[in-house]
Amino acid sequence: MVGAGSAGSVVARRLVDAGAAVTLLEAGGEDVNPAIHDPARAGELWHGPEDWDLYTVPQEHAAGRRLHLPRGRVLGGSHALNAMIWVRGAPADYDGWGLPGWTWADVEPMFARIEKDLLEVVPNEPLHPVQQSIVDACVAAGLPLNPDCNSGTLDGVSVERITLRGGRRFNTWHAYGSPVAARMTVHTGALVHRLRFSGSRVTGVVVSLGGVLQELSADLVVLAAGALASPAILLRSGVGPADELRALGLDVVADLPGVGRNLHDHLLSPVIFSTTREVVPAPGRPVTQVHWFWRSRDGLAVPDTQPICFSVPMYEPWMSGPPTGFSLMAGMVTPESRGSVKLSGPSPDDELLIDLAALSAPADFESLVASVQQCLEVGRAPALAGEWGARPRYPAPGTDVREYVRRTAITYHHQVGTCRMGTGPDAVVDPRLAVHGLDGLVVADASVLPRVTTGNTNAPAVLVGEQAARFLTGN
Ligand SMILES: Cc1cc2nc3c(=O)[nH]c(=O)nc-3n(C[C@H](O)[C@H](O)[C@H](O)COP(=O)(O)OP(=O)(O)OC[C@H]3O[C@@H](n4cnc5c(N)ncnc54)[C@H](O)[C@@H]3O)c2cc1C
Repeated sequence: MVGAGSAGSVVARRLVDAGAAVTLLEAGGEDVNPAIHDPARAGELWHGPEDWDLYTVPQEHAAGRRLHLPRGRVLGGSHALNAMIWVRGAPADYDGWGLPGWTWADVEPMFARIEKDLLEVVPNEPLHPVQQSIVDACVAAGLPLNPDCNSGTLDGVSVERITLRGGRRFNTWHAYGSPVAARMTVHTGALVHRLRFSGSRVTGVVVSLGGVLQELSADLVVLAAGALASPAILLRSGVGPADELRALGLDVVADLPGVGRNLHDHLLSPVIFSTTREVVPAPGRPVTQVHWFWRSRDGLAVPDTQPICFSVPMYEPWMSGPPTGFSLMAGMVTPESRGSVKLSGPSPDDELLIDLAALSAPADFESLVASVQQCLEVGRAPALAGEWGARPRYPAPGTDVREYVRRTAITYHHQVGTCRMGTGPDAVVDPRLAVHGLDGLVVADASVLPRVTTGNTNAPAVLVGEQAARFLTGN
């Protein structure tokens, strides 16, 4: 097992339960940082030792900026850094993939089981008073109140569902991996460089363990290193677009043109309000508790926007303002833009070239612009403008919103698609998650999603973990 993140922890647990001898290799360390466990402190983890701290290449359609992409480098992976929000997605997402075993009818009962089995998914309550006012403002602006966005209907404003237990973060490492850690071999500080092969059969990995390069053997390798690292490991191993690999001096083991392609992500743009009434922080509570889904135009199969609401001003480094306030982060969740993950060289030390192609598709841009405008409108509702004295600080009145969106779009942290599941020429894994053309290799993480779901991607990543385990164990 490569990677102890959202999906990897699940696969490892299920394989241990099935009696397999599992070695779990995690590049990061133990999850000892208190900020991981305190839901109010997740923001402190960015740029720290538990963050891979990746950046995109300059984004042409987002004012040429390099976007920070935090990713978890610790037991628990990105589920140790994330906001813990649990969104299954829309039935049309899964049905739209057109893959056997992955329709909504297939996955809906699996989600229901996951949420009650080892993991715990609970409403993000009690609401901070400003979050309750945001709900009221949304309703006043004409949005329906949706009691549960995981019911199959996303539209409307909802209290988030989160993975929390006893007031502490409860991620898949805590729920699945840690309880059986003594029954497997867990290596932290284990950076996997590449796969080993005998012909087209994968026989193990080359891994740096405590700084020493070693070769480990395995009957089966499961890559669960996430949407940015899993394709990178494949490419370094000679699995990917043949011309691209040869140009880097790598021997081609399997010509799979889809590896590292089809990268896509959701995007946010901050809409930040100052208030005349102080927004007093609630210690121990998440700073985001409410989100909403909305269709910015007619004819869409699913909502194209999902703003997420914070009880703090989410200033970018170049912004300034009072320390209290709130943010309605406008969000675009139906990206048409497609980018890529490429190597700049054959070593894990060589920088990854990550191109989200952010806002390159006009529809993505229009959705995010519409979402910013709607967030501004919600902020004008009496529940916020009246009760809290809310005034937009970013974008300030008179700002060209279209230009603002290009200048401020940031990741929603939902990268997927780089080891796309399917059967066509660009597919990397088949619908049972086995890599095309190779034996003994499975990819089980968010990279396999052929098209991102409508909403946050942790729940789909956990689903991928459970599906992989089911395919491998037959249970
Ligand atoms: C800041 C942030 C906030 C987010 N908020 C939410 C949210 O609230 N709700 C939601 O649904 N989604 C959220 N997401 C997204 C969600 O967390 C991810 O989609 C999900 O965790 C992906 O799971 P994964 O198993 O694919 O990868 P990960 O959980 O990232 O796991 C990959 C693991 O592999 C390890 N690894 C990588 N390379 C190597 C290597 N070479 N050798 C060994 N190990 C390696 C990593 O260290 C990591 O532990 C957020 C993400 C971030 C970063």
